[in-house]
Amino acid sequence: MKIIITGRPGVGKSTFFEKLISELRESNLLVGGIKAPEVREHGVRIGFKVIDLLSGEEAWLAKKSIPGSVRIGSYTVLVEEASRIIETALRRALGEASVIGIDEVGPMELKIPVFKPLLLEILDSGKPVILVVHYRLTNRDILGRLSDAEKIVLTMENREHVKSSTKGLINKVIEALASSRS
Ligand SMILES: Nc1nc2c(ncn2[C@@H]2O[C@H](COP(=O)(O)OP(=O)(O)OP(=O)(O)O)[C@@H](O)[C@H]2O)c(=O)[nH]1
Repeated sequence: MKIIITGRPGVGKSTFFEKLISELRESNLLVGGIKAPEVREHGVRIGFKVIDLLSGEEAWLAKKSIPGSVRIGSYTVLVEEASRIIETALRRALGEASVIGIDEVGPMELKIPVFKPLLLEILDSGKPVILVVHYRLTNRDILGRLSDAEKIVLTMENREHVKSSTKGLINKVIEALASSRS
């Protein structure tokens, strides 16, 4: 059972991801993985953190206007610091979680060497997965494993409706878990 959420920048993917994760937890499911929220200072985005969904531990994923060789747009990706959290979080999720969430499968995360192999392992694990996927993702290894996924393309027009009808998605995850345990 794979659910992918995609759509244009700023359309509401992370907000929807957060809603699904909290509803899964309300159904007493253990959700592991990572999310990478933006960090703003005085209203201006200065970077992104990466957070372990199980432990809450966090690290900088990328920061604006700092020196560094690994860059995405105006952001420097802090590979060393982010790798530690990402590896720990995804390995723990593989070992302990019922459901694995990743927000997002995007260019910054893909600059982290450990990210892609762990993502592929997760996609092959058979565990229910909820992914926010960058709308320009072209990586064939990853896309090849998403052909059977339930794909939700958020738009400004449908996002309110999609977010109000999460019950069906939650039930599908619960059914997938039940059948994988029987
Ligand atoms: N009115 C309204 N605003 C929303 C909704 N979902 C998200 N927003 C707002 O839209 C802005 C962007 O939301 P995000 O969830 O960060 O959007 P995103 O697609 O993850 O953005 P990127 O990760 O930058 O691509 C935030 O200010 C949200 O509060 C919604 O359903 N309705």
